[in-house]
Amino acid sequence: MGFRCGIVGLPNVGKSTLFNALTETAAAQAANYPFCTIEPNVGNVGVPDPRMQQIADIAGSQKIIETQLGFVDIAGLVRGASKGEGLGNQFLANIREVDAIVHVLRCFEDDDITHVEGRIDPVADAETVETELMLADLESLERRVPNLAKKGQGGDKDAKAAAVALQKALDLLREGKPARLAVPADADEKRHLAQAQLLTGKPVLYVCNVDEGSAATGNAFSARVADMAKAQGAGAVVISAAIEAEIVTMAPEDRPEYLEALGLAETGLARIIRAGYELLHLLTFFTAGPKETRAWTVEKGATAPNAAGVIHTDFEKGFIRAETIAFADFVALGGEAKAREAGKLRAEGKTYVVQDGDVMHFLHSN
Ligand SMILES: Nc1ncnc2c1ncn2[C@@H]1O[C@H](COP(=O)(O)OP(=O)(O)OP(=O)(O)O)[C@@H](O)[C@H]1O
Repeated sequence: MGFRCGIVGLPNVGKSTLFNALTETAAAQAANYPFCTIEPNVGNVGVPDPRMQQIADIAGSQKIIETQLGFVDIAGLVRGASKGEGLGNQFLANIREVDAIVHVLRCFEDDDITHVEGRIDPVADAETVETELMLADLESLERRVPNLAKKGQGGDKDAKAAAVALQKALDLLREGKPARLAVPADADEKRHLAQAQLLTGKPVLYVCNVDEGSAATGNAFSARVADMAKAQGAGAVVISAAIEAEIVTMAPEDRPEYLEALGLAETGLARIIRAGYELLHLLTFFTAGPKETRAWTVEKGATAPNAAGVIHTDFEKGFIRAETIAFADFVALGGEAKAREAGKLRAEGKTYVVQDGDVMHFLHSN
């Protein structure tokens, strides 16, 4: 399974409009993607990357296949969700399964579209949602930490370590702060915090859904969200879901002109997809040949065999070495053969840590 971002937000803030635009994009792309599956509430979309065209031109590839990121529409958040109101429990279970949270905030005024709390205040909305998630985490840790501590006293070292790590998150939650602010002392604590799947432990991207006229510049509401995001170390993107919904209905060749007229360099969806990708600490490596130029995703810190395993588990098992060219060298020298001549094709072994943009060819015994 690939990486997934869950789209959350209060009712009527523009989640479905945004998700539909994303899945329309996915559906339009689907013909090009052999492994693209679209479930009702999940859309896998290609991650736009301008480097691919450059590689494909040099390698003479017939096709370009982008790497994908999943988006899940998580409906049903209202105040009281942590107590099971609305679709409460289902909602929380769905969030637990995603890798990052895309939090849509209503930053547009429209008297015809009811706001669930009766006023436009994206910062207060963000707090409402975060409070529900914090309450759910608090409740779960109030139960789990004493249990783990008890097991630890009984001699279970792993439980003892988990109790120490999760106590940090619990202390923060008791102060009304999200678990993602917990600072693990070492890799082991980090692992325990990640395994706990805390709702407020996941990275957050705020999406400010503004009126059509403010898509290029943002507005006073989105400026307040940007300040809040900065203070939290979270990401923030300004889009207009109304524009995105419009764009996906247009022929691809008509889109650039429309975007330009609005003062936009690219679609908001492209920015959200990329920001989601960054949020998850992912990086891209490429494979290139006459058939296709293809982008693949690994987590930062992945080794060459890990990367081989993304393509095929057999490649990881039988990994021998990875012929690797940095993207800049591949482009500057004009492809694999010339990079090899210039001594820029490196034979990397099992411990090599993959760098973003590496063009790789795996040699394996399977
Ligand atoms: N940027 C925008 N400017 C103006 N209207 C918008 C904008 N974004 C969304 N809307 C409109 O707001 C309404 C609510 O949007 P949408 O149904 O996507 O919200 P939602 O968050 O999915 O709601 P729910 O959780 O209740 O399903 C729709 O009528 C939509 O067209």
